[in-house]
Amino acid sequence: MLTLHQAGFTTTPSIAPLDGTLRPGELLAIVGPNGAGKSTLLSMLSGFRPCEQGELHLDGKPLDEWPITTLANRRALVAQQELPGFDWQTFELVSLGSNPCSALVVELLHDLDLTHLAKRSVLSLSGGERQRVMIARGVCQLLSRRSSTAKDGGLLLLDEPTSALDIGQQQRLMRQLRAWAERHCMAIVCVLHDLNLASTYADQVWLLHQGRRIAQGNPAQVLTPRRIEEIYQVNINHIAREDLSPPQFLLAP
Ligand SMILES: Nc1ncnc2c1ncn2[C@@H]1O[C@H](COP(=O)(O)OP(=O)(O)OP(=O)(O)O)[C@@H](O)[C@H]1O
Repeated sequence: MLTLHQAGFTTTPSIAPLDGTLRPGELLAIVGPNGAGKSTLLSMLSGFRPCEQGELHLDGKPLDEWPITTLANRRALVAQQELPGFDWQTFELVSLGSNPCSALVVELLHDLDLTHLAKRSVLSLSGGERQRVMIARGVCQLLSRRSSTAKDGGLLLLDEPTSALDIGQQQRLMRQLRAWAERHCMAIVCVLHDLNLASTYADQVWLLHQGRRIAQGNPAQVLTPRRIEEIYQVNINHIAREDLSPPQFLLAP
């Protein structure tokens, strides 16, 4: 479980102090305009940039007190447009940093529609294929290093994981994230620009603006038409469905 107690950054780029809890099995979407501080917040949640005020705990222990190798068993970060540094084959790259577990790699490649690319050089992959490989690698890190006594699947942090994906792959990935969250009791944080994906798949949404979280709650509470129009400076058509499905948004012409 991830808990924030007035955690933030005082130096630039700053993040105003925030509280929050992310439980095993939950999917949190962080949304907000360009430059709002989403990647900065993700670097704080991952421990790469330790918080400068307040406290951030993973499983009840301050994040900066975790030995780095133990932390790698419990949280994985897939950064924006991460590039492989070497000409690995897809299968090798997904296995990197994990305890050897071919069955798991085979399963993850299948889950992300990558089986046919297992022996391909990652440098030859398209942007969307490579993005899915990097996500598979992050999940493999968590699941292959999971101790037999761990009660949950750890914390997966993804920065714009759908940015290079076509709409079919976006839907497959988001469904797969939900499946991993449920099957492995994994807590997942996703930075997303697509508000419809956040609305459809997230349990909670944090809306950031100018380094400040201005709304949090379930998608219907946070993603209100008036708030979106104001923060993003857009005109939208809002689709609220009678069956209580999450709200969806269209850009007005
Ligand atoms: N090292 C830095 N020094 C000064 N400002 C920075 C630094 N790194 C980031 N910033 C600024 O901090 C703000 C937040 O950046 P961040 O990358 O977190 O935004 P973001 O919400 O992820 O944006 P995007 O949607 O464009 O990816 C931006 O205005 C950015 O220019």
